[in-house]
Amino acid sequence: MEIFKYMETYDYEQMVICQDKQSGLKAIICIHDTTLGPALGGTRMWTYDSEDAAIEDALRLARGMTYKNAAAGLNLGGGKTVIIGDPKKDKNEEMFRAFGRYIQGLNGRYITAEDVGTTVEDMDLIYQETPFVTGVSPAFGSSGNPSPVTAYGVYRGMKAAAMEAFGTDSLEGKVIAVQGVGHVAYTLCKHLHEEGASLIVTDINKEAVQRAVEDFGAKAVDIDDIYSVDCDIFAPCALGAIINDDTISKIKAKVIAGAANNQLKETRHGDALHEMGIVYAPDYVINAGGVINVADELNGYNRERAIKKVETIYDNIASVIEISKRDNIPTYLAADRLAEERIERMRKSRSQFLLNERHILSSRTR
Ligand SMILES: NC(=O)C1=CN([C@@H]2O[C@H](COP(=O)(O)OP(=O)(O)OC[C@H]3O[C@@H](n4cnc5c(N)ncnc54)[C@H](O)[C@@H]3O)[C@@H](O)[C@H]2O)C=CC1
Ligand SMILES: CC(C)CC(=O)C(=O)O
Repeated sequence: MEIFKYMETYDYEQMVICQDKQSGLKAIICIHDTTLGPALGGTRMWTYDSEDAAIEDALRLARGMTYKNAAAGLNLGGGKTVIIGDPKKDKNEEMFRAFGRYIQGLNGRYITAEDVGTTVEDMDLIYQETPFVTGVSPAFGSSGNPSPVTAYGVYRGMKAAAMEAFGTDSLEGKVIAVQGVGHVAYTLCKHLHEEGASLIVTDINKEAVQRAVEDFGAKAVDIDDIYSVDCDIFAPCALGAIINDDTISKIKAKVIAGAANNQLKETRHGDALHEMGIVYAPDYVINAGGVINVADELNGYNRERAIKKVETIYDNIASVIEISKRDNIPTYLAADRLAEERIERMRKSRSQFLLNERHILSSRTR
């Protein structure tokens, strides 16, 4: 992969390759843009097919965080880490402590949290080495696992998208196909079940499927069948790039609203959804609940305040749909414009000079 060319194309700031032989740590920290503030984004641990695949994932996810944090109204930039390894077999205490020291070395330019393959326990280990980590145990005064809050935000955003497609935001009686029933989707299914929706689920993890079948009366289908099932709403809650050339024509849902990051393989797939009349709730707008929740830790965590902000995801999805209709553009593009315009406005307003303690002139003003 031509890393500098890619970074230049999308204007990335920094990539840090971290290696620790003793613990087996192989991590890529990627900082996309810090115009709005320090880059906040989770750490994913995954078995990648190649180093290039891991680097590309880190880059794509970091950029997604810039847009997510901007669209959510947070004063935070975008970054992400991927750790190459199997989260079931390759983790150890030294690995997360070593990773914590790398984060500390960035001196606050990057703040981490959970993502696929990492847990609150891992964040607690990182916290031994650096304060620049969120989603740490409530015992430390932090917010803990962000997944249930992400799920609540997705639920709220799904209702806003349903309002557009069905003229009501009630999900009672709706058939909802959920891809992946991991941390976020399990709680999402709980909300949907409680509202009276019927669930169809799939997962590569058979136990996760069984749990959803038992707890919510969900119907289980094979991995590849989830796209083509008869349903009202499709909720991708596993990994990215699942809306692609192979899957898009199979989708029967009128709404796509789920937690997974980077759902569109390419932007042209978002254009296609628009042409097909499918209401697509842009991934980084609808799944911002987790980051809104962990970001609240930076002000001294207050759950009530965090949840109130997460509820605005309903309005954010509604605004994106409004812009999409007004300008006849796909929803992903409407969301991108909202985020980019905010970053641009802040970039300009920051150009006003402000003397601070570290400035070369500061000694003259003491
Ligand atoms: N945890 C959080 O707070 C947030 C998560 N997200 C995104 O939401 C998605 C889900 O996150 P989590 O629930 O935390 O992860 P998770 O790892 O707990 O759940 C993902 C589930 O998807 C399953 N899966 C993987 N590949 C699959 C496939 N090809 N078909 C069907 N199932 C498959 C896994 O077995 C797992 O059960 C990820 O894309 C993540 O980046 C986004 C924002 C916040
Ligand atoms: C705290 C995490 C949930 C943030 C993140 O990495 C994400 O939203 O994808």
